[in-house]
Amino acid sequence: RRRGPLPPGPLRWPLIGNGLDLWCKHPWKVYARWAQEYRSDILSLQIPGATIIILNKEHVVQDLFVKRGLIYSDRPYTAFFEKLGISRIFVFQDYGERWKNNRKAFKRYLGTETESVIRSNELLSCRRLLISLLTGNDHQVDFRKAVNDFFLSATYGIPPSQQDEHVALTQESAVLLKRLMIQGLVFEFLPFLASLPTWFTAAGVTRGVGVVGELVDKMMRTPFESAKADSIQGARRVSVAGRFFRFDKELSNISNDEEISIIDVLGTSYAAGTDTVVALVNSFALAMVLYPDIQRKAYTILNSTLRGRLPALKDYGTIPYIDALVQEVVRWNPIAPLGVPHVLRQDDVYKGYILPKGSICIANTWNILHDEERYGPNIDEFIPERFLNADGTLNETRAKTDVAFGFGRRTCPGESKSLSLYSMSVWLSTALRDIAREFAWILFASVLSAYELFDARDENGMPLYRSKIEYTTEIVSSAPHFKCQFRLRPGITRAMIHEAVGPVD
Ligand code: HEM
Repeated sequence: RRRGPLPPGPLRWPLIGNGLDLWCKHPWKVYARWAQEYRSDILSLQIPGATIIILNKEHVVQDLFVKRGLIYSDRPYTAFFEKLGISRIFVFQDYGERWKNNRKAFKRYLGTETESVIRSNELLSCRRLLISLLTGNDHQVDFRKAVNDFFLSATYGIPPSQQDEHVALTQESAVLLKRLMIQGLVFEFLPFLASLPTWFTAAGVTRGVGVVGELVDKMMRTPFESAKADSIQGARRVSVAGRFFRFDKELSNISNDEEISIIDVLGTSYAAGTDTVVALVNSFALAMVLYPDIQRKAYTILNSTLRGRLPALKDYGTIPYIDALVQEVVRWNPIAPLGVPHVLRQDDVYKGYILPKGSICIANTWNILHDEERYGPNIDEFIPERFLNADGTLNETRAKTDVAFGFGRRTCPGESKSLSLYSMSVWLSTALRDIAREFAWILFASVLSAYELFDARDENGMPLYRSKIEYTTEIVSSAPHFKCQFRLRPGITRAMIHEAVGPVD
């Protein structure tokens, strides 16, 4: 029995409540419209067994996810994920001891100690991407390969020639996981199904449960075992896992629990990092072909600094236009437009509304990143200049895009500080680093300084039009599939690109 109203929201139907409202295209846009219709920055939906709370403005998200983070940091469907055997990926764990230990371990394994390892691999995989773009006929395939290359070589020291097996495993797990996520809703809200014997669930849901657990285990364990075997054989490949073994010198010193912890943490980083970064770089390529004037300007500015050479790590954060470009790619079509849901641990009261325990709370990140008060006019257009002053320096008063990486205690650990702060202290970083943004910076600068992207076509071979572009409606929202031509820039030769994979700083 509630002692107050829920936040406003659309009309609820008997039995199914707002069940039908959940199945819509680009729900982040629908929620933004409702916020205006109901004149409220906080909305609610009800479905059988759950209340969904939507937070449409940053101040509301700060009040709840940040200031009251202690009670707003659980995750939904954790029982189901446990059953699937994938709760080892700590994105899916409730806020508690196990999660805290994993976050700490993440910081330890991917912190300052391994910074130089991660950095050198960032540059190498970007340079290898430039080679694949010379001959490839689908840049999206090459981009995915480059991101996998970065994660597999930086994390486990697996060379490109041995990566295919691991990439196939990851993709297989991702497809199955996506399918089971939807079925997870059924398990969560009709829990009796979870205790039915396997043969009863004719759709094979529970069979899928066993399979995905095994697949995820294989996906996380196989590359780790390969790094371990390398270390035993004395191979000196530079990687996060490799350093871990070298620190501990004798492999027998590593306890079983410790080994499981590092497998899970590195596996989580690989699982959570690849799809998000692939989506980001695809969004970059799309922006470049839809906005050729911006591509031209970015190249001119890059070229005036680099003077015909390819970018190196020392350039990171020294060319404000590229900093602004990264910010705008993150903002324009955020790849996690509704973030990752948080769950409320106990009943709460906010602005006179009752928010019930167990509510699934969603931050409408897309709406926050499309707020003209924060980012200026023409908010749906791709305009890096919104992050710059008239003299081309970074506009420090402009809102940052950190909200794209989540909030409070669950914020994305791959991202830790704003780019402007980073550029002030490039080589003096603290515990966690900004993996996603730095990799994006190097990749965007490398691709733009070596290639012109032009003649973009959709899947039917028709020219792309800005007004027709639609991102996918998924937890990681991606640009549509398209193809375009890549032409070498004046002064950049094939030989130069091949040579560049050798000396990387
Ligand atoms: C463009 C790139 C990325 C974006 C936009 C992004 C965004 C996000 C968001 C929105 C969350 C949820 C935060 C919340 O619950 O409030 C998250 C969580 C997470 N991200 Fe990222 N991410 C990116 C790249 C990465 C990378 C490169 C890694 C790994 C190296 C990573 C690892 C994680 C992990 C482990 C979590 C779970 C944190 C937790 O539940 O405690 N992400 N990310």
